Amino acid sequence: MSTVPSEVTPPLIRLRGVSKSYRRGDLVVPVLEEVNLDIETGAFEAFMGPSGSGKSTLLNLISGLDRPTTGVVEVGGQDLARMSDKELSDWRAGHVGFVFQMYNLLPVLTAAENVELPLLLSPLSRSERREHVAAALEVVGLGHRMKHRPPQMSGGEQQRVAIARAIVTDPDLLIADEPTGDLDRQSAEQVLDLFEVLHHELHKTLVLVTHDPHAARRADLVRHLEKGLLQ
Ligand SMILES: Nc1ncnc2c1ncn2[C@@H]1O[C@H](COP(=O)(O)OP(=O)(O)OP(=O)(O)O)[C@@H](O)[C@H]1O
Repeated sequence: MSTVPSEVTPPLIRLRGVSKSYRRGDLVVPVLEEVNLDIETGAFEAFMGPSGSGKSTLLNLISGLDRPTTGVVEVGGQDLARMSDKELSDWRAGHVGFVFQMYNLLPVLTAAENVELPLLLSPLSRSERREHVAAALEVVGLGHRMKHRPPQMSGGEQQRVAIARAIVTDPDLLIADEPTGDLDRQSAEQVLDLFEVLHHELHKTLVLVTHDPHAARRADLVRHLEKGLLQ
């Protein structure tokens, strides 16, 4: 009889022998080499490393935005290579929220309209969408700024709107690429406090790439990339 407990949960993200190279004209440029990595459900992990070491490339693979050149990436127990582009984008829409350094908000839309964007393709009614948007903006402490547009908000507030947009679909996994890179220390700390709430209270799995040691310190595990190799 097997002694392996049947209820063992597989890691949310599992990479085996993952390499990624880009083509530049006739040149093939290797970026990631033979990366093996497990990220458990509920983890809070940070990736650090010099510029060009492959951190964003790795995030793109983890979040199913890109596919490896060789190796296996499993997300939520599914082999990404076996998923069609449509299956993959459906998986991302339901499971992954993204936060970027430059917030990527649409300046002509209000905070609420920006947060609503990921819900527009969902089957939710207008009033249900409004409820979800209000709840997400409450979580980030901006319930009172629903009608403000990004140019009327500070960088820290804009990043919190971006976080509300990332969580409005209630994803399991939050991917953040340099989320504090453009913020002053106080705003950065507010964003990091918010990540801790999302992790500890809402049980999100969080993976962030950062050059900021203050940000990395908040994670449960810090991993280092050097020239495409996971240390
Ligand atoms: N689409 C692409 N086509 C060609 N080369 C690329 C592409 N994306 C990334 N690269 C190259 O891959 C290498 C790693 O890039 P990546 O953005 O993953 O690094 P990074 O560690 O996130 O860097 P940074 O800290 O500066 O954001 C770089 O040399 C970059 O120029």
